[in-house]
Formats: sequence, C-alpha cells, structure tokens
Amino acid sequence: MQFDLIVIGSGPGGYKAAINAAHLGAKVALIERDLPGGTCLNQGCIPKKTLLHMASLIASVNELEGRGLVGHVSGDFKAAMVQKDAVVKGIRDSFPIWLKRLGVRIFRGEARFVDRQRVRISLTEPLADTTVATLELQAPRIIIATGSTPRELPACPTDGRVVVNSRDFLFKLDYLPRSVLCVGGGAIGVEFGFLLHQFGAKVRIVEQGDRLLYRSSMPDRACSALERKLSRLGIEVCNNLNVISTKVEENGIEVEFSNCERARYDYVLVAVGRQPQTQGLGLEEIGVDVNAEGFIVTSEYLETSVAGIYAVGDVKHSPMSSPMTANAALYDGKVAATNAIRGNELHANYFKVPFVIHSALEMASVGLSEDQAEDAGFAEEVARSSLGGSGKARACHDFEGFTEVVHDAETGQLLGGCIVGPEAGEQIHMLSAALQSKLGLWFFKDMSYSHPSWCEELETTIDSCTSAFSKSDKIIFRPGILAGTE
Ligand SMILES: Cc1cc2nc3c(=O)[nH]c(=O)nc-3n(C[C@H](O)[C@H](O)[C@H](O)COP(=O)(O)OP(=O)(O)OC[C@H]3O[C@@H](n4cnc5c(N)ncnc54)[C@H](O)[C@@H]3O)c2cc1C
Ligand SMILES: NC(=O)c1ccc[n+]([C@@H]2O[C@H](COP(=O)([O-])OP(=O)(O)OC[C@H]3O[C@@H](n4cnc5c(N)ncnc54)[C@H](O)[C@@H]3O)[C@@H](O)[C@H]2O)c1
Repeated sequence: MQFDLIVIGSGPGGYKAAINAAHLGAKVALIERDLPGGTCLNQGCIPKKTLLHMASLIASVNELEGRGLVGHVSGDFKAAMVQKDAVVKGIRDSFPIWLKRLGVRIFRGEARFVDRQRVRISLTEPLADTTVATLELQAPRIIIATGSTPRELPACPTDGRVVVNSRDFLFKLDYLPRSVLCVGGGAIGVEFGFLLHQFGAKVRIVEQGDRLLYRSSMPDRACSALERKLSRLGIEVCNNLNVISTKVEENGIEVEFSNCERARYDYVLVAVGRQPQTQGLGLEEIGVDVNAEGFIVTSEYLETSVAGIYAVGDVKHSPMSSPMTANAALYDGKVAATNAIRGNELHANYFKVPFVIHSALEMASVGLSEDQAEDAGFAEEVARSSLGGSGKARACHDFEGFTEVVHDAETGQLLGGCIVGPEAGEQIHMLSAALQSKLGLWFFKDMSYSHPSWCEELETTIDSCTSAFSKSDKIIFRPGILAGTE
C-alpha cells in the first residue's frame, strides 16, 4: 500500500504528526502495536493526572478544615484507580474515531523497516475482509515515534508486583501499600510520591543527585520550595542517596542504601528515567544512527541520518536537547510532519516548550533559566515576587510559590520564566505566548488582568523593572538561541 507518510507509534509525537500531515493534505498511515495513545494516554500523563487531581483536592480541602469547611477528607485509593481506568478508556475509545475522521489510516501491529521507504507490519488486528498476518506499506517519508520504556536499575530489579515501574503501578496496583519507597526524585518520583502520600501511604523519596528533579531544567529555587513542602507534609526526601540492593521477602522489601542504612517497605517504585524504544525496528540495517544510549540522532529539522526518515518524541535525541514530555513530543510531531510534507522548513526549538510538574506544588518553567540566559550571552536580569502578597492566594489560603521572569536587561526582551503555585501549568502559557511572539516585559505591563487572579501576579513581578521598557519600539529581538522555529 502506498502513502505519502508513514508514522510508527501512536503516542503524542506520532498522533500529532499524523494529524498535522493529514491537515497538510497528505495520505497518512499510523501504525501502533499496543494501546492507541502511547505512554501518555495509557501509562503516563492522563492516568497520573486523574489520580493527582484527587490528591490535590484532598490537600486543598484539608487545608481549609476549620476555616469554613468542616471535616477531613480522605481518599479511597482503590476507587480512584477504577476511576482512572474509566477516564483512560473513555479517551482511548474515541481515539481511532477521531483520527479516522481526519483521514488517517490506522494499522494495529508491530512495524519494522524493510528498506528506507518500506515498512512491514506484523498485524495484531486483522484488516477487514482478509486473513493476512503481515502487510507492507510504502512512503517517501517516514516518522519514527516509538517512544520510551522505563529504565531498569540493577540494584532494584522490578518484579511487576512489589518492586515496580510506573507502568506496573498504573496498570496493576489495586490496593494502597502502607509504606512506599520511590527510587528517583525526578518527575515520576515527586508526582507519584505526593499522590501516594495524599491517599495515606508513608512515602520516602531517594534521589542520587543533590536536589529533586536533578536532571530537569527546573530552577533550584523551585526544587527547594517543592522539597520543603513535601517534607512539611510528612514525605521523607533524601538527596545524595542511592539504593545498593533490594531483597523481596514475605513481609516486605528489605532495602540497603548507600549510607549503609537498611529499611523495609511494602512497595518500591523505581523511576530513574527512561530508555528509547527502538528494538526490532531494523534501524541498523537502513543506516539510522543512534547515540551511545540508543536514542535516534536527529538534526534540528528532526530528520535522522537517513534523508526522509524523521524521529520525534522520547525516542530521539536532537541537537537542542529536549525534555521527554508529552508536550515536547506533540511539538515535535508538528515540526516533523511539516518538514516531511513541505520540505525542511522548521527548526525544533524547545525553549518554547513548557515543562510542568504536578506535585505538592505545581511548578512550570519555559524559555531560558537565569544560568542558560547568561551562557547564551544575554545581560540577563530576573524579576521575582512571592505569592504571599497575592489577594487571590490569600483568599484561597494557598500562598506558597513565586513567579520569576528572566529578561534581557538591555532591551526588556523576555527570555524565560518559572512559576510555582496554583495553576502554574496554566499560567505558564502567558509566558509561552509572549516568548513565541518575541514580546518583552512591556507586554505584561500593558495588558489588563482580571482580579483577583493568579495571572495578575505576573504584573506584580515585573512592576519594578518595567519603567525602562515601556515602549515597544525600543525592543530589538536578538537572533540566536531563541530564534528557532520561524
Ligand atoms: C508516569 C508518567 C507520567 C508522565 N506524565 C507526563 C505529564 O504529565 N506531562 C507530560 O508532558 N509528559 C508526561 N510524561 C511523559 C510522556 O508520557 C512522554 O514523554 C510521551 O508519551 C512521549 O510520547 P511519544 O509519542 O514519544 O512516545 P509514546 O507515548 O511512548 O508512544 C510510542 C508508541 O509507539 C508504539 N510503538 C513502539 N514501537 C513500535 C513498533 N515497532 N511498531 C508499532 N508501534 C510501536 C508504542 O506501543 C507506543 O504506543 C509522563 C510519562 C510517564 C511514564
Ligand atoms: N510532568 C511531566 O512532564 C512528567 C511527569 C512524569 C514523567 N515525565 C517524564 O518521564 C520521564 C521519566 O521520569 P522519571 O522520573 O523516571 O525520570 P527523570 O529523569 O525525571 O528522573 C529520574 C531521577 O532519578 C534519579 N536517579 C537515577 N538513578 C538513581 C539511583 N540509582 N538512585 C536514586 N536516584 C536515581 C536521577 O538523578 C533523576 O533525578 C522523564 O523524562 C520525565 O520528563 C514527565
């Protein structure tokens, strides 16, 4: 069968690429060997957010106990897991209908390259009116969007039952363990640790680095604020600590740590990063280069070492190193599909892609951090304000957090920022939109905000710095690090 574009993998990177290419008029095939929607829908963002939403509600309601609300709320973990399954199934069921409506042809099965323009599918769902087990598709352009799987830690081999990764947790856990060790204080450790604690588990997070979210671009200040909040809630956070060994016994898991301490837990969640999913694709045979860790190497156009073959999302490594998040994959999907159909015209630029963590505090960052701005040669300046003075925060009795905005001191050009506090993941779009439009501080000064609101905190933050930048004709956007996708 002949197509204009074949996409392998139906996670955020794959489905966004397929949709975008279809919008551009291409005849698109999308191949998926497992559950439609990929990691994000089935074992990542959506099930996790369903549980985290409840965990945050528990925290918010209990904060107001005795301040106008009566009674203490607690969670029913088993019921929450059932609700999570229902949410995921609802989205998954509508997924193929939605794609078909856009004209994308979906194939269920495992894909493998035959050559640089042909892919063979070992079908797991037969095609209508046939009994064929394999099928060959051909296209001049192919996008690899096969995602990633959890990285194993030799000191903590998972058994899928009591020593688990996030996939096992979300698919199989049907009771609330009393005590949980989260190995890795990254995105999964801080989000799952918080939600388990809110439902009533005793949680310890161990991180080998010297701060939480050690491998992320989240500023130190935000990570310290999160650590303080988690500790105050009663979650034990141990940085600079490693697991040396684990032994599964009848009455729990005996864990030995790098400081010689030993402790016993009911459940161990291993979340120490992810590895690319490329086995069985036949990349070597067709000459697609991967790096030492197995990630597919791409150019700034997201094209691999083979012309016409692109890679997006978690499976790839690009020169502008990107976070392994669904929104980065969605962004990739748009860039790669456009380049595949129209010719290479878009550069991937991850400074526009926000990174958001939903834990005891919501935290979001976008653009350049203070250090990155300095490294990029800007005369950077940071404006900050804490939530303590916000009317909305006082009214909601939720005033832990801050907003910081990084800008060029000479021009007022916005370079990036970080927001910690309620709805940070929504508020960050204000900064993203301004970065995307190459706007500066004057933009936030000129606009009008609803009151009381979280977003008006942005104006408070920049108030002290804006007088010098109130005329937009003073602003000259500097080409360079932020000038990617044009
Ligand atoms: C627990 C957890 C929580 C997360 N929460 C968030 C969050 O809140 N926000 C956020 O932005 N990101 C989050 N992420 C990250 C996000 O899920 C991933 O970055 C995103 O799913 C990557 O998308 P992708 O399209 O690259 O790959 P995936 O979503 O992994 O999809 C790849 C697909 O390719 C298929 N595939 C693989 N090989 C083949 C083959 N040979 N043939 C056919 N199909 C194949 C797989 O079955 C899979 O469905 C989370 C991740 C985890 C694990
Ligand atoms: N909100 C979000 O966007 C979100 C949420 C969850 C997951 N994700 C994505 O999923 C991916 C996987 O998440 P993750 O938390 O597994 O990875 P991660 O890379 O975010 O964090 C892994 C952490 O484990 C630590 N670590 C590594 N080896 C260790 C050891 N032996 N002992 C103790 N700590 C160790 C690392 O220093 C790191 O801080 C990430 O790339 C993340 O971007 C994103």
